Amino acid sequence: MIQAESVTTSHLKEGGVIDVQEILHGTRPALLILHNDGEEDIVGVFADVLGQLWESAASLEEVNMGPGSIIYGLPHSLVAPQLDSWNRTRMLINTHCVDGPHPRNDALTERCDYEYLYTRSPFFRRDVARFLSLILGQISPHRDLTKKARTTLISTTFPDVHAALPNLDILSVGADAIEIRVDLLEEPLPDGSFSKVPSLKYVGEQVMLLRQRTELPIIYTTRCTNENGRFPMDDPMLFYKYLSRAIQWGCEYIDVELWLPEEIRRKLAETKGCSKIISAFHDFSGTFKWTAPETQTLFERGAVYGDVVKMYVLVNSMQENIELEYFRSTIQTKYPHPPFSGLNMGPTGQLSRTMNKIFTPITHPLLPMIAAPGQLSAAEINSTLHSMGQMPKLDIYGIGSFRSTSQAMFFEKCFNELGLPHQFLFAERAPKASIENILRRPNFGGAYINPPLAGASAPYLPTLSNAARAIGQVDTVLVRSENGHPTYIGENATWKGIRATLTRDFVPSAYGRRAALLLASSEADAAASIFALKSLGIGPIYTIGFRAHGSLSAEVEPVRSVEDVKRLEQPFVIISALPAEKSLLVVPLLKHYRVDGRNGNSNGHGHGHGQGVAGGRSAGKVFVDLASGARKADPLAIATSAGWTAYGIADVSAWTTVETIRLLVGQNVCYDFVRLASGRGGLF
Ligand SMILES: O=C1C[C@@](O)(C(=O)O)C[C@@H](O)[C@@H]1O
Repeated sequence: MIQAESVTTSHLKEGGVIDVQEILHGTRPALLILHNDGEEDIVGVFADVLGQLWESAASLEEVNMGPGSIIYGLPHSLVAPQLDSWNRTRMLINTHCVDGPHPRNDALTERCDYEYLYTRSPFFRRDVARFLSLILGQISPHRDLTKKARTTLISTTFPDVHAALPNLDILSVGADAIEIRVDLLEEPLPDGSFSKVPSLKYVGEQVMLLRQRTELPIIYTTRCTNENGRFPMDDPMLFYKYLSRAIQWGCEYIDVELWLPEEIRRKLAETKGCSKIISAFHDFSGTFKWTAPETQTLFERGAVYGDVVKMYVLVNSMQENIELEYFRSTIQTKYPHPPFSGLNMGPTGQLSRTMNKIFTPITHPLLPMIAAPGQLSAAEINSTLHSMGQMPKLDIYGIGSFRSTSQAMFFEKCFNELGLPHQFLFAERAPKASIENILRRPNFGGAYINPPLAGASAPYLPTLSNAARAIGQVDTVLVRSENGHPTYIGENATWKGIRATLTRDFVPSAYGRRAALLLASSEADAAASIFALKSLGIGPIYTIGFRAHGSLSAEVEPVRSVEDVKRLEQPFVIISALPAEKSLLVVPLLKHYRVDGRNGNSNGHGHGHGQGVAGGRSAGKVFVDLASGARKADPLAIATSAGWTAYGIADVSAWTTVETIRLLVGQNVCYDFVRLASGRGGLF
């Protein structure tokens, strides 16, 4: 098992550790997928994303007799009568195609663990991967976010999510999560008016739409009329109905108001699965007192079922900001968990919106309205932090052997969009000592290094993350202040970029104990890939072009001959780290291990029965080509037509850039924004 990181930076919490404890996903989840008649191809997609085989069953008895590792699909028409007497040995997921001919079967969904809503055109395979990864506990956005020193959420106020879609990537820059205000959704009625409470059908489709287009965790909020929302309060069970359905849809967070009866809050906590609860309390009376003894009791009540406790109150005087800060520090000293998000609303409370570090709600000029009085944008918060001396202006460097204007422009764009005071500088990497000299410059605030620096040769980097040490390469340098003196940390972001690419269309457990084939001219070129593959619990890694000797060499074996290739276990993933001029060497392997029965479209349906089996062997799935630069033919196109799900360097470097920006300036910039902003040529 790889303990990936152990680094503290100024953007992480004091003493915090990025311990990406990647789980060895040896076991295959046991699922039963329900589908409408004629829509069984969704079962094939689920199985493909899971890297498992699937079967269509005719009864629950048949399902019970089959091995757990096989994903079973059953049509609604067959399952409904038998479900109540079923022993529920598998996770039960109801699927519904929103643009298909069948009506939704709400009563059936209520008897299932989860409901997956999807559109056939367009179809978003990465949404299936995200949904499954979350509900199976194979990713934990909450765990990742609790490691960040500051987190924000963008609260969307659209009556219809469609209106958000064109600007979503820009709206989301700097946000760590996105809130859907379910109470503000306006479902049009046939008479031209809007329903007071949007139907579950409408809400489900809106959540689906949002998740298809964002990688940010979703916070699902049903704000009540008393707390500046529109959800009526006469029937608390209405909240239960809508919030429990959000759990079934795999929303990462549900916002549960503290006034709701304890019974409802408890039931939600008991059934929340991998979703997290934000316990919410708002007071608009203008008389709330942070110093009152009941205030601590409110926190304690919220903490019983909340993974985050949020207390937002309307204030009129500056004094209340000071009292809130005192409350914040005492309550988090007494109870470090769960994290406390505390704000004063209204213009006077804006200071507290910059002081709060947990899920600060932000707005954006492109949103139709602010969600609450006094809300600020990410840029406004950052500029205020800068003007209060909380965010010094830093020089962030790109250190490389070639000057990339597109990269410099991209960083500048992010800094502008986020209102960060920093500037981006490019430094040519020439003589030996030059990196150390750059580190010693007065406003040095961190750097990425491309091509990376061999870890062992950098004595001026006293701390290396576990990943940088194991990989033997530093591609990012972070600065931390220790007793008033700067100290430097060597990091590696590339492996994260590779891992994020691999898990875009497949869940982590799909890689567990499967074989991989890795081509490179040297071990150094392949090291980040080996680390990423091992973090996913991959089985043997076969190498072509090099032999592994370093700390990552366990279960890494060279392929020596064509005979070896024939004998090899079918690789689930092939990664080529060969340079552009050699990258076509992978083509015969892609063809040899071609994926029978797939149409090669990673977003497509049409997978046949038993898909995933090629001549009794499990089929290869993923190809990643890390080469950049011109070449005679495109291995990605060849791989795709041979049935592989293929990714190129543009994908990997966009994910790596996401990670680099997180590490360097502590801000979240989504993959889609990076791709959008970097244009067709890419950044690297
Ligand atoms: O709870 C909150 C906080 C908020 O009310 C604010 O003050 O920014 C905005 C709401 O959308 C969100 O649900």
